[in-house]
Amino acid sequence: MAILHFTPLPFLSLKTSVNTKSTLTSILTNQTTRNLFPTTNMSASTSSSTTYQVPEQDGNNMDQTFRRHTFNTKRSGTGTAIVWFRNDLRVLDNEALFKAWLSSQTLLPVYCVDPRLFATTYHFGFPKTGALRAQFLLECLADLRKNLMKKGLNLLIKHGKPEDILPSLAKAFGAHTVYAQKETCSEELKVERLVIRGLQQIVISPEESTGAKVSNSVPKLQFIWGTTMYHLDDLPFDANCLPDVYTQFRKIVESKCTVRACIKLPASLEPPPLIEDWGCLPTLEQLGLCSQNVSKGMNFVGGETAALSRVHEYFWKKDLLKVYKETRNGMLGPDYSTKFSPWLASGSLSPRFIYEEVKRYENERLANSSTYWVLFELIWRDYFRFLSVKYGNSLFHIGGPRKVQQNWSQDKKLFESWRDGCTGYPLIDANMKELSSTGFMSNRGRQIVCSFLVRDMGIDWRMGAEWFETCLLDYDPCSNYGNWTYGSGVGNDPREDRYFSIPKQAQTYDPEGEYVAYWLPQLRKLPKDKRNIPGNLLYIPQIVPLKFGNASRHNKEDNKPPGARRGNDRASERRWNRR
Ligand SMILES: Cc1cc2nc3c(=O)[nH]c(=O)nc-3n(C[C@H](O)[C@H](O)[C@H](O)COP(=O)(O)OP(=O)(O)OC[C@H]3O[C@@H](n4cnc5c(N)ncnc54)[C@H](O)[C@@H]3O)c2cc1C
Ligand SMILES: Nc1ncnc2c1ncn2[C@@H]1O[C@H](COP(=O)(O)OP(=O)(O)OP(=O)(O)O)[C@@H](O)[C@H]1O
Repeated sequence: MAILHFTPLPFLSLKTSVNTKSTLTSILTNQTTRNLFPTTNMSASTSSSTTYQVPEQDGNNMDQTFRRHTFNTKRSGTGTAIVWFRNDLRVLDNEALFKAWLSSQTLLPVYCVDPRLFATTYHFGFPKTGALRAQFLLECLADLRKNLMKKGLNLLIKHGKPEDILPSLAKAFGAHTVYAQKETCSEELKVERLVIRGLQQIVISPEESTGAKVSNSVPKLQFIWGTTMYHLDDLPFDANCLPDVYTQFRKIVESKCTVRACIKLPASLEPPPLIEDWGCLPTLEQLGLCSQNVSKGMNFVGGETAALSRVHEYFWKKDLLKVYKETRNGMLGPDYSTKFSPWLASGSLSPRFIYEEVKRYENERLANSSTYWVLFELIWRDYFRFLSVKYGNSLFHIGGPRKVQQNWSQDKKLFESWRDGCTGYPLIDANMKELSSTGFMSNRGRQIVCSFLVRDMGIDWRMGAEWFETCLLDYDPCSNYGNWTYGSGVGNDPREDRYFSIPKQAQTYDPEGEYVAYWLPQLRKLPKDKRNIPGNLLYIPQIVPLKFGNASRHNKEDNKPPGARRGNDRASERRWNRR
């Protein structure tokens, strides 16, 4: 593995103590009742200083949603069970939590702050988790703790590796089982193996066991599938036989599978185990990161409460679901698409809950191609997760699942100009600045900057993927590396050849230059039709020529990736009409 040394961005290297979000203060002091929604400017105008909080309002009215997902059932278990929270930081529709509760008399919820998550990316040594995602994660954990407390429990926060922490907790509490959500990529699988090995070395005597054991026992690790909308076990084929073409996969699951109902929990999960110190959340500084203020663009609030609030806001309050398909290719502001992805990636939002809400909306308001399209996109998310089961580590390899032989450049100067948003192409620069300033970029933007990096610059796609891994709030190994392998032509579907012409994209998706002027305010003074093509005198010089020149009529872009050509998928449109 070659580690290249890159010039760090200021926000990754400087320790700042000012301008930190007010949410952070309470996290640092480990308060669980916090005002997650500080006053921000949420004007609908797109002046360059507008900050959008996502969701707009606090989630205090979410109790009703939780109540709808509550039912009372008898607990049949014995002794103590542990639930090891990973990327499933929620209470609603959490099967691992439910099964752990059901199988025990006392339930211990644990989160391990694993130092490996805050180390560096595999090849290029970027921060494995950037400050904004780390902050989002801390907010998710604080909110999870709060929601567990509402059910009579708490969340034990431990600092260290799960393979060290879980066996010793199992021993100390005489736990019979550790329940956890199953992951699919090799870094997580390695941790799973180490935890299993650690547990196998523990022996719990009948005296230590809090259950009715009469002989020595070894605690088990029980995995629960929980990341996707369609359950792995419900697929009508083995994951190793997953179709290589998305449409084939989608058609099969839509016709042969049903989405399981959300798991309901009783109102109380008491009693909690006797623990004096439930542990503190770390500060960003303790994680080796500098706090970063979001002063423009979208400021996402972490946690299940905020996630449910965003679903409520997007579907019910703003009634945006009915126009999703027409707006989803936008780039500016919070409302052109759902923005569910950061909560889905941390598991603070369940895709099955979204499915149920779409169905409720279709019953109570209307069903159209837009309401269907959100599910269509969630099936892409499922597909990338299942692909990671089929293709394993090849998803991360330079040649991708198809083992494509190609020469890639690792030119440091070119890469850094892309990373820092200094390429001389406003559309690229604006998107890259949005990413590093907020941890988010639209799907449209991601496709364009990916195409530019790999097709126009010829840079090793893994450099782009690892930079996304650092920055994205919604980073998910399967969706990220899956989309990058697709976008760079090494994905499993050989039919795709994607080139996004920047002039054409700008003309179609930012015709008035509002998006680029928002992120590059110096362009606002230019006439609208010049903002995306300012020329060398009015903007920084272009670092490379475009592969197919600057003509906006170039049409290669129409070799579209997940999310682009799909808007014209007539067959799918007919399909929802028939439902
Ligand atoms: C190069 C590249 C890297 C990406 N990396 C990630 C990533 O790390 N994590 C991530 O969640 N998404 C990733 N995506 C997919 C997509 O860009 C984001 O899911 C989407 O922009 C999130 O915004 P949204 O929630 O408003 O999406 P919406 O348009 O509202 O879609 C609803 C949901 O569908 C799912 N979805 C939509 N498009 C895709 C897609 N192409 N692939 C997988 N799921 C999709 C997401 O869960 C999303 O939240 C990547 C796309 C590209 C081109
Ligand atoms: N969750 C994850 N996030 C990011 N990258 C991951 C994740 N899980 C696995 N990877 C990547 O998978 C790759 C594994 O590397 P590699 O394939 O060289 O593994 P290996 O264990 O040495 O085995 P082999 O060469 O036999 O496949 C690395 O690039 C690693 O970063």
